[in-house]
Amino acid sequence: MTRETHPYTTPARPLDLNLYLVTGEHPLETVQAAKHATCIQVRSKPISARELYQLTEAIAGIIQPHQTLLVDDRVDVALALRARGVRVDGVHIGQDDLPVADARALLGADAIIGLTTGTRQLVEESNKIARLIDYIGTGPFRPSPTKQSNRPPLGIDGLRELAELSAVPTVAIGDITPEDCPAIRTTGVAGIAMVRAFVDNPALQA
Ligand SMILES: Cc1ncc(COP(=O)(O)OP(=O)(O)O)c(N)n1
Ligand SMILES: Cc1nc(C(=O)O)sc1CCOP(=O)(O)O
Ligand SMILES: [Mg+2]
Repeated sequence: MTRETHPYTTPARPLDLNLYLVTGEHPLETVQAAKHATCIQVRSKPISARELYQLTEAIAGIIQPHQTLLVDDRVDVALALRARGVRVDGVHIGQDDLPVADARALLGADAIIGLTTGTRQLVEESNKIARLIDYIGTGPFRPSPTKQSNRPPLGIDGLRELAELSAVPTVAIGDITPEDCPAIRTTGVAGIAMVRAFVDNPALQA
């Protein structure tokens, strides 16, 4: 494998969070078929740093030009791949990952950083660092077997409340199906993220 010599920087273009794929089972096959997705997050649990690094590089090699590519949790993995010129646009970090300020300092101003929220308090806290993030996840819409969020489900009204409260774009997540999307889109969220729905139907255009 030849080592790239020019670090990758995320192009300055509008961030399209509209149809947000979070990888689950069969990640490569799902991404390959999800050509309509606007944003791809590489998420796999449990996984080693090396395996996530290799999976992310493989996905970076098959995504569409219009798609934004993010790594879940691991700022170091995103940093290492970007330094090699691999097309990784940023990260999605949770409340237990690196602090946002450190992630931003490491990744630079061009990178995309998403942050998990899901309660009024977490959104109010994210508003205080809105200059450092590009969007927030707001979930769970409904309880999800994919991830135990340990937060009360938001439902349509909860999504709307957090979308109105947030100073940055919001992405709905948590047990969302294509049938939910029309109602969710009325809440003011900037995007809808799904795991199982994409695994079950990678070509969905919800
Ligand atoms: C878009 C989006 N929203 C929320 C999450 C959850 O992230 P996190 O809290 O880091 O939990 P894990 O996904 O790491 O289990 C997400 N990944 N993406
Ligand atoms: C990764 C994730 N985060 C959530 C949150 O509430 O922050 S819910 C979730 C899992 C979403 O998977 P599915 O679409 O299969 O329900
Ligand atoms: Mg995470």
